[in-house]
Amino acid sequence: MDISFNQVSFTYQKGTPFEHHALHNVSTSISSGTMTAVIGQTGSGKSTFIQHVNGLYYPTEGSVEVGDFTITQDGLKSIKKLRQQVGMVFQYPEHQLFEENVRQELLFGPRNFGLEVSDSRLNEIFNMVGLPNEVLEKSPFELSGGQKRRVAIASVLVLEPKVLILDEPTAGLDPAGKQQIMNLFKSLQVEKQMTVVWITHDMTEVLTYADNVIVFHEGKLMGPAAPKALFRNKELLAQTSLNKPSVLKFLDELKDQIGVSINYNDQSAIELADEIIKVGEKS
Ligand SMILES: Nc1ncnc2c1ncn2[C@@H]1O[C@H](COP(=O)(O)OP(=O)(O)OP(=O)(O)O)[C@@H](O)[C@H]1O
Repeated sequence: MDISFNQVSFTYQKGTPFEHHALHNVSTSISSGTMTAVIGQTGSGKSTFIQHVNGLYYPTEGSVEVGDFTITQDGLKSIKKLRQQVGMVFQYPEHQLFEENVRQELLFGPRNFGLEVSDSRLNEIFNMVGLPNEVLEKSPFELSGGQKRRVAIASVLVLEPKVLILDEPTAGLDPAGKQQIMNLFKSLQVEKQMTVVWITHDMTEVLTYADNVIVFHEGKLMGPAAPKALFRNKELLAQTSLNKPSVLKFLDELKDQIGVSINYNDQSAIELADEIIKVGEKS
């Protein structure tokens, strides 16, 4: 499903002393079947932005289109249908598991939507997220952090969404766990043509998985851009001299501007630094 934001502004607690303008005139589009990373400093509006896609927030001004659904300040009538097609995984979703066993946890959403899910479908989803079938009968509280995260993701996938919205899905996982989860989203994009939009602070993730990047700064959009193009931006490049230590340092400094972290030993950062140097030498 294509997603488009048309001059969207959003104000928290409008008309109260706590009023806060979180999004300012945001216009952007995300094509169906792509993976888009949303980055920016803390408090820049990323979560507010993604929560408009499944109608958790309605724009104060402007409109959001998700496939054939249009969300305005008046909301939309078919919100339940929208939520079935736009799966949302919150930060640390494992804290929201509450059913007696994992099977019940997975069936909770479909029951809410009046949908039947066969055992074979449950098993298939379990395979997809890399969990053995016996976990279905366990209590969510018996599982490791990474397993719980997968259960939470499976409980969204069971509704067969066309769009997946994820708020820092790999936060707190070790590098192998991060990679497994991100590979899962990539395979959903490639095999099921799912549209994936995720918030991250990890540059390796952006460079490895994103087709596009949306950058937020104080509620305004700075992007979108292709990930490598973002880091090769001439204006940004002009701020550095073209040797590897200074390019790496420059990339490191970017984290303060765009909220993306970098590890000096990170292979993709080193490769990117090489590319930036090549581009810089040609220009
Ligand atoms: N319920 C609320 N009431 C008032 N202001 C809010 C509320 N929720 C968020 N804000 C403010 O809106 C701004 C954007 O918040 P948002 O959570 O979208 O940022 P974020 O980029 O996702 O941050 P983080 O990376 O820390 O999750 C912040 O300044 C935040 O303090």
